[in-house]
Formats: sequence, C-alpha cells, structure tokens
Amino acid sequence: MFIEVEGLSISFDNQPVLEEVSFSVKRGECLGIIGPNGSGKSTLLKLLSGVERLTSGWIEINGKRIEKYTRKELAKWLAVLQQESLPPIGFTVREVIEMGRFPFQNWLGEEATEMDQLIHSILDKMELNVLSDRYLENLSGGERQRVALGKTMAQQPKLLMLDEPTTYLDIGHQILLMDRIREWQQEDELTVISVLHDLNLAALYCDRLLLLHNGQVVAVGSPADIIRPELIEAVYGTAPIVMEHPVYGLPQIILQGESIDSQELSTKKKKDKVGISQ
Ligand SMILES: Nc1ncnc2c1ncn2[C@@H]1O[C@H](COP(=O)(O)OP(=O)(O)OP(=O)(O)O)[C@@H](O)[C@H]1O
Repeated sequence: MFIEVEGLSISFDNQPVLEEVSFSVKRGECLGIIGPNGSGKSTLLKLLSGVERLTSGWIEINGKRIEKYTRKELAKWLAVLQQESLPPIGFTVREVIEMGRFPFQNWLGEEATEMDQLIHSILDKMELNVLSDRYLENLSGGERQRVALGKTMAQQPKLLMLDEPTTYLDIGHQILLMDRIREWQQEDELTVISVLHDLNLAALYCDRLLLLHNGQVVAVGSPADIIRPELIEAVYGTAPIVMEHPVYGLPQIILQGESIDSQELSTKKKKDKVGISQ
C-alpha cells in the first residue's frame, strides 16, 4: 500500500471531528473523499498532507510515518492543490508555474531547456498559453484554479491532494481539469486523493470513494458500492435518483426537490407542446 491510515481521531474544542478513521490507498489510485458539509473532509486532508498535527492514530506514506519526513522531503513527494497558495500580486502565469520547481532547484539551478519544455507542456495542457504573460491578479477564479493546478504539475509529485478542485469552474473547465488529472494519474502512476462535493464527478473520475459522516467512515468502495440511493439519503438527508451513465455505466445522481410539483410540471409541458398560452 502506498498510503496507510489507521485510527485517526481529532477533536477541536473537545468536539470530535474525526473518529477512528482508517483506510489505505494503492499507488496510482484515485480516492475521492465525499460527505456532507462539516463531516471532516478538509480536516482529513490536512492531516494527510501534514498541515494539521496528528494527535491520535498514524499515517504512513510509502512505508514511512508522515512525521518522519522533513518538510522538504514531503514537498518532493506530495503536492496539495490550493488557490490560497498562489502569490497575491505581481507575478505572471508563467512565473507562477515556474515556482512549482523551487523545491527541486539546487544552487546551480536546473537545466534551462528541460525546465522550459516542462513549463511549455503544462501551459499547453492547461490551455494557459494565451494567458502566460498575464498577471495573476487580473485572472478570473476559474483561470486561477487552472494556474494552481499547473504550478502543482510543475512540482511533479508522486501524491496529489486536492480540496474541492472544481469550485469556481464552469462545466467545460471542470471536465478539462478532471481529465488532465486523470491522464496525469495514468501516465505517471500518480496517486490522487481528492475531496469532492460533486458526486457525479466523483463517480466518473475516482477509482474508489470514501464516504464520511460526522467524522466517521461510513463506507469505502467503488462508485457503484457507494453511490446508492439508500446510502446517499442516509448521509445527505436528501433522496436522489441514481441512474447508470449511458456511456460509462457508472452511477450518476439526479436530484429531486420536495417543492417541485411533478404533476404541475407535466401539465405545463403538455401545454407547451401543443402551443397553448395562458
Ligand atoms: N481549527 C478548527 N477549530 C475548531 N473547529 C474546527 C477546526 N477545523 C474544523 N473544525 C470543525 O470541524 C468540522 C469539520 O470541518 P471540515 O472543514 O473538515 O469539514 P468538511 O467536511 O470539509 O466541510 P465542508 O464540506 O463544509 O467544506 C466542522 O464542524 C468545523 O467547524
């Protein structure tokens, strides 16, 4: 196993936020962490990335306890995608992506052409070529998110952690980002752990899902094991319709609302069809 997590518990102000969380992740696998607001997803990611200190339980990455890694060693292995880690002002897109290489440069610096090729391919992949000389402060939220992933790619980590990577992105750019991560995962045997709110994207792009509720692991399994109406209703408190994706055969959710009157909608639809206006 590439990552082993055993008995993680943490409390804030005497309130348990995670309780006895255990799971493992294989090298090259993508694990999606899902669960309602406040269930402990971000806290779990902070413990896994070494941002939050462990108080109970243990984490092993590649056979070594997380606390045994120095910050610099960990930065070579692991990258966390966060918009907040982008510099606030005064840097262009290209400069920010180049910053991803900082943990690797020795005092002589890297071979300039190698670095140039890497940066060029990242700008290409993330469709950032036209923005490469623009200052970060003049970009939209979605454009900044793509730059943040580009900077992370430049780091060439073995393990990538993402907290809600598709926030701010329109559907086209959600797919672009998730596709690039998936390709990268497959080409480089990258291990990915991602917190996702969008259960449909989680089912499409993750190999396995870990469902958290009130700080506890409810279930870990394939998207088909986890995205089931009873389980989703029990945890999220809303009853979705789950259908099979017509192309990929993976589970996809269709939401239902209590205030939406299906009778009224079907009458309206019939009237619209025959062109009756009121
Ligand atoms: N540093 C902290 N001090 C006190 N409480 C905290 C702290 N960090 C998190 N919490 C609490 O722990 C709980 C879990 O928070 P966390 O951010 O991990 O949830 P989440 O599943 O990521 O939620 P969301 O989907 O809303 O982003 C919340 O009730 C939160 O208020």
